[in-house]
Amino acid sequence: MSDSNRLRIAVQKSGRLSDDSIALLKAIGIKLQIRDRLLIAHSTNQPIDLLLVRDDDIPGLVMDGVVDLGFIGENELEEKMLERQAAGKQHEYIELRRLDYGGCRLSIAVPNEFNYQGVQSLAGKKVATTYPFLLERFFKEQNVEAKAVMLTGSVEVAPRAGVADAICDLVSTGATLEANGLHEEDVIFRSKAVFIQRAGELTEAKQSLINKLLPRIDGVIQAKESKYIMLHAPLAYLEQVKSLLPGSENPTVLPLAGNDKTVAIHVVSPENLFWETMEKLKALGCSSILVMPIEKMMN
Ligand SMILES: Nc1ncnc2c1ncn2[C@@H]1O[C@H](COP(=O)(O)OP(=O)(O)OP(=O)(O)O)[C@@H](O)[C@H]1O
Ligand SMILES: O=P(O)(O)OC[C@H]1O[C@H](OP(=O)(O)OP(=O)(O)O)[C@H](O)[C@@H]1O
Ligand SMILES: [Mg+2]
Repeated sequence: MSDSNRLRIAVQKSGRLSDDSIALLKAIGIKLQIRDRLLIAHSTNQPIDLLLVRDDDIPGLVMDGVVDLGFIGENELEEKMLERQAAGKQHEYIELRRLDYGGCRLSIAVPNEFNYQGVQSLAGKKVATTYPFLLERFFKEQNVEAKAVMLTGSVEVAPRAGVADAICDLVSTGATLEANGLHEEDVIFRSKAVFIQRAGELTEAKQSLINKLLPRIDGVIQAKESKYIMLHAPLAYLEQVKSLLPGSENPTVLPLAGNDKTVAIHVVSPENLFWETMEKLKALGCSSILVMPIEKMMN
């Protein structure tokens, strides 16, 4: 039974965003029991229910207020926003956080034999896509008279099937394009996953739960980007060593028992330590250089 006091979050059931979204919810302390074929999952330690759906449905569920929150790719969100705006439907939402996964770009790609000389080469051509509104907006901005042909899947086979001259699809590594004899020409939209909230007021209890979860999300993202670095450094080179360590204005410097020429340095670095830097530290006489992942942080 659905309970209106429980926060409802829409998550992609199975696909590119599912694992990272669920891992993020777990990392911020929400215990979940997800069973395979079920559309809904209840948290066992928070008043939260997950709705596991196709990603296409998530923007609409948030914009219609059926769920309070959702994890969605910006490409899908912006497309649905434009579609609903054109249809005069509700299309408002609040973006809470841009996340660090689901990175991809929506690009125009053409068959390798296509003589592409810029977007104008598409004039009078058909372009297959799952994102007709984003593509039409791009055509309009670029002043190109081309036709977007809507396909819900297998867009990359459209040119070979004679359905279209070019495509506009999501690209990450480019392997799918390459496997289909296509190559990327113009990026029309860059996307990442976002965490969104429905427009309008929520009950105080729901809003205060969201306000408690957001700093935890920030903490998880920040922790993922940071490293805890420990090393032994010769006291004589302390300043040079510090200048090599990213974000180490105020590192913790500790004496080593029975050794007055060497100190231990501990620092939380906002970025990874590259092998090149580690080699430079070693050349300065540093030893026992450890780079460790951080699970959570709160500043
Ligand atoms: N190759 C990729 N790398 C990273 N992120 C991607 C990639 N492809 C897609 N995404 C992001 O993940 C979202 C979901 O992609 P996916 O391929 O799982 O969708 P789908 O096939 O439409 O799934 P569904 O069955 O839920 O409709 C995309 O809208 C995009 O934001
Ligand atoms: O540039 P690449 O790294 O090859 O990634 C791009 C592909 O990834 C996505 O599909 P996905 O693999 O998620 O499968 P889908 O066709 O079921 O959506 C997207 O729709 C592209 O087809
Ligand atoms: Mg989909």
